[in-house]
Amino acid sequence: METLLDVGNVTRSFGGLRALDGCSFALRQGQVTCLVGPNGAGKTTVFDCITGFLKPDAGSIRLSGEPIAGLHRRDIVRRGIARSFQNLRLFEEMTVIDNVIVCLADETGNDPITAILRPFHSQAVLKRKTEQARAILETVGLLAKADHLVTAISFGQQKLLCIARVLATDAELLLLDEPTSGLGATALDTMVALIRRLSGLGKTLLVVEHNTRIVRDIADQVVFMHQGRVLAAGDPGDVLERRDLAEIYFGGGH
Ligand SMILES: Nc1ncnc2c1ncn2[C@@H]1O[C@H](COP(=O)(O)OP(=O)(O)OP(=O)(O)O)[C@@H](O)[C@H]1O
Repeated sequence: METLLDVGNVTRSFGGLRALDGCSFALRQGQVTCLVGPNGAGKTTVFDCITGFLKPDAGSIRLSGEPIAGLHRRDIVRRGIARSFQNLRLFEEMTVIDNVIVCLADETGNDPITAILRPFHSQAVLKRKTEQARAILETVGLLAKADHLVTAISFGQQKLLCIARVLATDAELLLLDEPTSGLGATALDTMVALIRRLSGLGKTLLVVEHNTRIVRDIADQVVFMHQGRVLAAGDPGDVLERRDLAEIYFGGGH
């Protein structure tokens, strides 16, 4: 399988602290990779560097061979990488479907001036976007909640909505930061099934996940990080069986 994303020797410091210290791993197209490691290992910093929220001090990040490190986050989304956040970052005062519509890839001619000069065109664009958003909500199982306010749906449903927003960008590579954290048993099963379904649809996923049972359930590959470095990457069974890594992981606060 082809490499979609290649992170090579990335270093990123905050003052004297090396959050990433020569971090390297690769993601294969269509696979689910779980990024695991104790608190402070550097997982969120990896997400920030891949998605343009932070610029690496050194090293390379390549998407299908093209360097992307240091590009503006908007350009990175356009190239096909989208992320969800630990703190959900939803527009709470808006409806579920509007939260998806605002994330759909923008079409030219949908600005306010065009809306005045070409109202029928703008109406057609909105209709198309509504249809696209409904299809995405159906994929994540939230279509019945389309017209509810975000504050009126459950926490589990809000987490599914975050995935819907990531899908709305039409990205090929999805970075999900703890998509299952805080979920009850039913919502958790729904999320796991959704992640599997997205992988089945050909998406490539990088998922920060703390629950090793879920990691075994969803991962094709596990990347284990500690102190800004990748200590192991490979088959989930092999990586999760390693006692030295388990000691680091569970000794590290989990
Ligand atoms: N903006 C920042 N300023 C200073 N230090 C930071 C900043 N962001 C992260 N760090 C530090 O960098 C290290 C890596 O943090 P990071 O959040 O990437 O780890 P993590 O693996 O995502 O941890 P967690 O599982 O707790 O979310 C930590 O020591 C953290 O305190």
